[in-house]
Amino acid sequence: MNTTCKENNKNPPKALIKHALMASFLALFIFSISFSGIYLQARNSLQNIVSEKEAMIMSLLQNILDEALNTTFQASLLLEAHCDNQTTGQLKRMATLAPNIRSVNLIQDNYIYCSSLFDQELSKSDQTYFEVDDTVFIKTHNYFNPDEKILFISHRQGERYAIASIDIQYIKKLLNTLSNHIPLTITLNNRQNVTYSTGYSPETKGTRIALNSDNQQLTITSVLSEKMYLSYLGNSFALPVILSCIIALSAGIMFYQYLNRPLSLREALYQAVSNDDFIPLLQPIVNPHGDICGAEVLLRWNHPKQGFMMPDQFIPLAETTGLIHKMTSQALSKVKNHLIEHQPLLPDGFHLAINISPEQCNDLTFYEDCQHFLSSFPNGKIQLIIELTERELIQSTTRAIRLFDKLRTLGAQIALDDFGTGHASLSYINQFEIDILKIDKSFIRKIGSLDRPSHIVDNVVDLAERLNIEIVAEGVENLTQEAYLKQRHIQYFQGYLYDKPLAPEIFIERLARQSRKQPCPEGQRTDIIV
Ligand SMILES: Nc1nc2c(ncn2[C@@H]2O[C@H](COP(=O)(O)O[C@H]3[C@@H](O)[C@H](n4cnc5c(=O)[nH]c(N)nc54)O[C@@H]3COP(=O)(O)O)[C@@H](O)[C@H]2O)c(=O)[nH]1
Repeated sequence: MNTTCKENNKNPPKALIKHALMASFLALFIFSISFSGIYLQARNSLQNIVSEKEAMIMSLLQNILDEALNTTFQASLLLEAHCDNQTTGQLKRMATLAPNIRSVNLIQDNYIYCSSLFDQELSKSDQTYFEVDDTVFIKTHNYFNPDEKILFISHRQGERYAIASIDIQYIKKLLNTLSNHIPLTITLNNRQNVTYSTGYSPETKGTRIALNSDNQQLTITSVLSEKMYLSYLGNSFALPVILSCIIALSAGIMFYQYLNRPLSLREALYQAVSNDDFIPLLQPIVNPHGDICGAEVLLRWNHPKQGFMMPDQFIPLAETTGLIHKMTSQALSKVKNHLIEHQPLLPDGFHLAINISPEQCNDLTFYEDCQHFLSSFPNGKIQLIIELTERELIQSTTRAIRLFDKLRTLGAQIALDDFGTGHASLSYINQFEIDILKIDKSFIRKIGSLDRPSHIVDNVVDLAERLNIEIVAEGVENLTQEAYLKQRHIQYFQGYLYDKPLAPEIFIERLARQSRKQPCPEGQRTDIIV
């Protein structure tokens, strides 16, 4: 017991690790929920900002285009006139008055013949050759400025055109100023689909936000990538992210503290049952030759903080809370799993004794548990023994008698535990059909002593013989006791002389050793596990 407790204190108990994991999971869960909310909010916010910027740029561009269209319309009125000083003067005036226009030109047969940039009529040459593409289009014009792209707006009248040019540098500056690092593309929706973008390559993947002008001449597009969303989140939503981190962490810590709060024994017991924290130890029952022919199931509570706890510390509470039903059921199931795996090691008719409390005598689900247990083994492999303790008064109700009858039909036997310690020993024998008497260790301890040595043992043996009831002597601790009991032809022995209650794995090892017919070395007859 002590050894096991010490080991438990050395390592962080499993429960603490489990609680830490649960608390971390909660913190992570809260953080992911709140972070997702913040992230969605950041996405919406960035998308709104981009839409607003697009609308603003669209409106400014539309103004520039309207102004240029208006200018070309006015210039088209000069298309019939000669390109003389008066015409060029008017063209210059138009270009000067419209702030975004750089030049106004008149074109016939794809040649510029009159321009606000020159005073006289221009003759046809390579430099004056100009093909009009659409109403709005971009071109590199080798005559005016060979290195720069220029946005042109045209107005057609018959075979002639009036065109106005807008420096694209101006639009670029406008975009750079307004977009504020949000990459934007302006597309002219003519057949060439000329694209002008700022800051990113058009194939960037992400959310596409596009705005078309009313006359479908322009589209402004922005593609927002995941990286942009995250950097916007980092810049504009850092505080909410930090706060959600703090909240999640605090919730995790609080939950951890709640899980590790000092529990009342009752709360701890409820938790232990739901965590299945009970370990059924098996104490060997031997025959007069010292061979293991059975075992008694004795529960230990593997308490997360206090280590192994003995039955007297929790069985009474388990009885008053009713948890004893579930605990017995869990114990039977665990023992079944251990024994089933090592069936060949079990001698036929292996005695498996399980303690039940008085309240379980009215519980028919206990019958179902026993039925399930026995059905897992071949017929006759296990002799199930139900131990009724004499310490508490068992009511001989019809329900209890029905339960015992049903158990007996399964082949189970009824043993009277702690025989002689209570007040009802004889009346129990009278009321219930008892198959086995367990002589209490307090009487066995007296064997060989001077103080009323073994009279009670002798009387119990006589009584059992007369009633044809088998006897288990419990609490056999030394060879004097064993020799005396053997002399009295007692059938079964249980006590520290043979082994203490053992962890099921160790009990199986003992059985394996016995099946190899290797008797236990003298010094190893008992084990530290209780
Ligand atoms: N309803 C349930 N009651 C249960 C269950 N498991 C245990 N119990 C009850 O607790 C009582 C005490 O059990 P435990 O502390 O495990 O003590 C047992 C043995 O360890 C001890 N023993 C066995 N041999 C010796 C020995 O040589 N010397 C010595 N000093 N003690 C010894 O005796 C107890 C065995 O008890 P018994 O049942 O009377 O055979 C226990 O009595 C149960 O009533 C449970 O699952 N349900």
